[in-house]
Amino acid sequence: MAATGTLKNRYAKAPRNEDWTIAQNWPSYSGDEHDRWRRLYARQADLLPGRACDEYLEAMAKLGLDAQRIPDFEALSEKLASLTGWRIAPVAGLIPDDAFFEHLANRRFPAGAFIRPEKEFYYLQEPDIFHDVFGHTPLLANPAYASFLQAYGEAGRRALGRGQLHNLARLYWYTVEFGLMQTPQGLRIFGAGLMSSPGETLFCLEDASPNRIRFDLFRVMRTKYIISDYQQSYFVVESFERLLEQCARDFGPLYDELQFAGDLEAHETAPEDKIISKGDLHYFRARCTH
Ligand SMILES: C[C@H](O)[C@H](O)C1=Nc2c(nc(N)[nH]c2=O)NC1
Ligand SMILES: [Fe+3]
Repeated sequence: MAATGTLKNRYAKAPRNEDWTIAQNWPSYSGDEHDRWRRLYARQADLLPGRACDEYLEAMAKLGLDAQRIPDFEALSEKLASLTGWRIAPVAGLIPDDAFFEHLANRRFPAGAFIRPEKEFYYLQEPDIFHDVFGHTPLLANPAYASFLQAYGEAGRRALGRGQLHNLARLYWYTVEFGLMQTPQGLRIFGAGLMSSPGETLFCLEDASPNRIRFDLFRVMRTKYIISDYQQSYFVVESFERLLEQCARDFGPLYDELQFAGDLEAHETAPEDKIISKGDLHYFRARCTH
């Protein structure tokens, strides 16, 4: 993931600080951009009741994200900081791993300040303000999740230079981006990539294709993932407290074992898996015959 790659958005040329942050310059958003936020918000907000985890819906209510206009990061950070000490750090796009981990370890969430162009309304190339603020920000108001993401940032700092960032990126992918939670009412979404995608919001909970497997740290770190399509396997945590418990540790010994354990393909199930539902993978078979 080449940091900042060839940024095409209007913040690409914005002066940036040493830590890759930029000025959001909230007054510069156009009516079109605010309207695009309003439509993205409305499309997703209709789908989440009964699908998003209660912690997300409660946090969303607490933060009172504006459904009509693009949020001002300063105002949003004030509210968030009063709840868990987290703040939103505006960036122009993807930033290097070391800078990303440094921000997370200091309870700063790097969020893209640009909103996707109209032509990407249905399929997003790079995480934009809607994905980062609507998808990621609310759960930063949840104390256990807030501590988990900070611990992840610290683990990232420790992992730099060990050449096993791919194992750590998988933990981020299968929890922060595409995580599910087991609740007494059934499976619920907490991953930001799911929370901000109408198609995958339905697919991850209701389609027979993907596997749904109980979260296990070592298992997740061995599992490859798909970037350009719906996930072939989803991992299910019991709670954020339990996830924090499993992850607030030194991953060093794990990295040693992982070197010998070998990787699993995204669609594979392993004998030791606690399967919640085994997928028939029909969606993926259909995709790869084309
Ligand atoms: C760390 C994580 O696995 C991944 O490599 C990164 N994600 C992001 C990033 N930068 C931004 N802005 N947003 C991300 O989600 N840099 C690195
Ligand atoms: Fe994301």
